[in-house]
Amino acid sequence: MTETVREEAPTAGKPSGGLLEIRDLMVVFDGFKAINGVDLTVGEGELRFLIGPNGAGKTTLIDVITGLTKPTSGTVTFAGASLVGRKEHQIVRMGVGRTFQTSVVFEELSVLENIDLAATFRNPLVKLLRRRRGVSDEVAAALATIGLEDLADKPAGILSHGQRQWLEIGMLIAQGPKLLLLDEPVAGMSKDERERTGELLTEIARDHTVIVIEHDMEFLRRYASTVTVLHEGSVLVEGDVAAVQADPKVQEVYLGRKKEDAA
Ligand SMILES: Nc1ncnc2c1ncn2[C@@H]1O[C@H](COP(=O)(O)OP(=O)(O)OP(=O)(O)O)[C@@H](O)[C@H]1O
Repeated sequence: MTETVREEAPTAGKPSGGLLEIRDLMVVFDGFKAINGVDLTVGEGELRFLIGPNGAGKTTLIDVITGLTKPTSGTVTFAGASLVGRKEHQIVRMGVGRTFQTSVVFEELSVLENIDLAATFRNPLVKLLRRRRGVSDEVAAALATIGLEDLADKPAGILSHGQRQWLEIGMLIAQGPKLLLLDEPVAGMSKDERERTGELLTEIARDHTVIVIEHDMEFLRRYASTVTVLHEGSVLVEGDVAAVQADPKVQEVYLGRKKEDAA
């Protein structure tokens, strides 16, 4: 029942309510409030950036959305359904996909096989019944989106760092998510690779909702519209990138550490 993903292609930059709605979220680890009363609404079709200093709670927030960490209290609603208490694989099947800071590609498998395997994960039964020969539409589309067609048959182990990140994004797309959560997708990338990734994210956001954790201020300035700043487990500020950068609270807790970036 879950294959159709892109029924609607919302206009970029025109969110239509909350695809993801988080209310009064708390995550407490041994008395430490890693998330402390977060409210967050991300509308369908948004490309939302999540920033904040180390330990602000960004990864914990993504962990809660994807079912890896159980919240202490609060609600997480995706497309009208609660995610709290669901298992990770159920949340993937509901249409939420994420990348991790550490790579999850199989090095011996080809680029194409990695994408195919990822696509199979979301809808194993459908794939099994179809017993297709050749490449399914969603796998071909994912491969084209990430621009690695020329390397389709090469083992993933030979990919550069940037290409590997794109492959992981392709693997996510092939699972047909509505919401993609990307954890520092341009970390360690060259300038050209960052640019290519920015274009890729912009393209993906045309028919997906995307939340990106990112530290790179230049990247944010170029590709972000709405930015949410987390600090000590709470939302400090939210707004467009220019307003967020100009906010004294943000400069103090976040940009203040990187004056050269904030200029
Ligand atoms: N499983 C855990 N047990 C105890 N404390 C944790 C756990 N996971 C995270 N924390 C703590 O919660 C806080 C938030 O961590 P989190 O990784 O979410 O921050 P972050 O904003 O993603 O930081 P970074 O930019 O460094 O990745 C940190 O102080 C971290 O040490």
